[in-house]
This record gives sequence, structure tokens and C-alpha cells, in this order.
Amino acid sequence: MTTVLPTILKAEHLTKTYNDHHTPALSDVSLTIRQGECVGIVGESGSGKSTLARCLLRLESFDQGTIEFREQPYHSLKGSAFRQARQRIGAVFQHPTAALNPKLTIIDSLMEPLDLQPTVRPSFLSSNNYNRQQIATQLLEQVHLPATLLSAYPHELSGGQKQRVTIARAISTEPDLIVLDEPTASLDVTSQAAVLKLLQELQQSLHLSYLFISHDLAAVYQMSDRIVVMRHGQIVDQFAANDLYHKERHEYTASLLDVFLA
Ligand SMILES: Nc1ncnc2c1ncn2[C@@H]1O[C@H](COP(=O)(O)OP(=O)(O)OP(=O)(O)O)[C@@H](O)[C@H]1O
Repeated sequence: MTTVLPTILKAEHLTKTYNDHHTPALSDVSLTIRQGECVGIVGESGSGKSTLARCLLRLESFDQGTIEFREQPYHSLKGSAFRQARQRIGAVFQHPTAALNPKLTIIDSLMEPLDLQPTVRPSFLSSNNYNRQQIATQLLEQVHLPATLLSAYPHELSGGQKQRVTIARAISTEPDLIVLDEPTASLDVTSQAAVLKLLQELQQSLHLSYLFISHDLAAVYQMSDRIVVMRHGQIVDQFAANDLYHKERHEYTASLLDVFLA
């Protein structure tokens, strides 16, 4: 008997057209992410991947559709109820430099979410009684960075180190889901591989679900349980990652695969 894992996020019929556009950036997009699952999204530039990510994070409004998070309405939440739900959804974007305030030390950037909610302490820390420095040190340990970086400024870190800091910050509120929008696209090849490995490790140890968006089909294939293909604001194909080569694919997926295998 196959166990059906609980649904973490369910978006139905999301539709969005930006003000100055005639064609929708998202058109009737429905997506489910289950506990512990990594759903990968691929698609050419402009296919709506980042718009979908921002709508799910509620950084962007949408015209139609609904979002449930942990089987509760999420799209309509307001005030503290929204903030409470939102802290269970982490986000990591393409450019870590833009995500970290250049004027803040690493400890201050890292601790921003927890400083706003002093009662929230991730259960994966080995004690509840640690002070700020000790909590930040443990968060950095989770992403294999030394505590010596806590007093540094972002410009003193490499791109890969900065992205690890944004990942540490994303896990600090103990999310169920992390939306990863091109998390390795700005990194060199070695750092890309190391960050993907770290994300896989954290997914296992913290039982995370991921929405993993990338142009890079190889990275999506490596990370994902299920792959969703977007084109012109719509989902045109979706399948288990291990079915990628085994079944006849939508012609657009086949064309992406041709590029991937070339
Ligand atoms: N803030 C915005 N204002 C107006 N139009 C936007 C905005 N963001 C995206 N768009 C438009 O929405 C469509 C989808 O863009 P989106 O960035 O979601 O695609 P994408 O698949 O993430 O592309 P990329 O891989 O290049 O990041 C495009 O036509 C884009 O020009």
C-alpha cells in the first residue's frame, strides 16, 4: 500500500496578468506540494516560474485562484495569522547579494526573522536557552559556515557563502516549505554543486518540502521528486523525475530534454 503524504501547499487555478501586459503571466496554474517532496519547475525565460513563486510567497497578488497551506486557506490570511503561516514558508532567491543588506553584519542579517519573533526558536537547535550569538552560530553550522563570519559584512563573503547565509536564514523559522528560485544560478559551477548538496542534506535532516525553480534541467532532475514544465504561463507537463526518460513526453519537454542531452 502506498502512503499518501500530507499536502503542504495546494494552489488551484492561479491566474495573473501584470497591469501593463495583455497576456497572462500565469494562466490557470494548479500545483500541489506534499510533505518532504521537492517539486522542480522548469521552463524557458518568461514562462511564469518566478511569478508563480512570488504569488505562492504572497509577495505578488494574483487575479484568480486559491492557495492552501497545510490544508488551511492561505491566500486570504491577513495580519498575524498571515505572518504566522508565512514564517513556515522560506524563500531563497537567485542573487544572495541582493538578499543581504550590505550595511548589516552576517549575524544581523541571519537573525532578522528571529529578532522579529523572539518566541520562535527552531527545534533543531540543541537548546532553547541559547543567546543570539549561539543561535546564529548553530544556524551557520547547519550550512557548514564558521562562526567567524558572524561579524563580517556581505561583501567579505563569496557568492556561495552568501547563498549559504540566505539558506540558514530561510531555515531559521523552521519552515515546512522553501521556495528556491534559481538558488544556484549566480554561482560558479563548484559552488553550485556544493549548494545543491547542502540543500539535499537539509531537506533530509529537517524534513523540508521544496519548490525548486531553475533553468537548469540537470539541477532540477538531481533535486526533484516531481518535475513541472511551464510555458507561456501554463503548466504544460508534469511527471515523476524518474519518469523523465521512460515515457513519451510533451513536445516542449522533449525539446528541453534535447538541449539537456546535447
Ligand atoms: N514585475 C513585473 N511587472 C510586469 N511584468 C512582469 C513582472 N515580472 C514578470 N513579468 C512578466 O511576466 C511574464 C513571466 O515572467 P517571469 O519572471 O515570471 O518568468 P520566468 O519563467 O521566471 O522567467 P526567468 O526564467 O527569465 O526568470 C513575463 O512576460 C515577464 O515579462
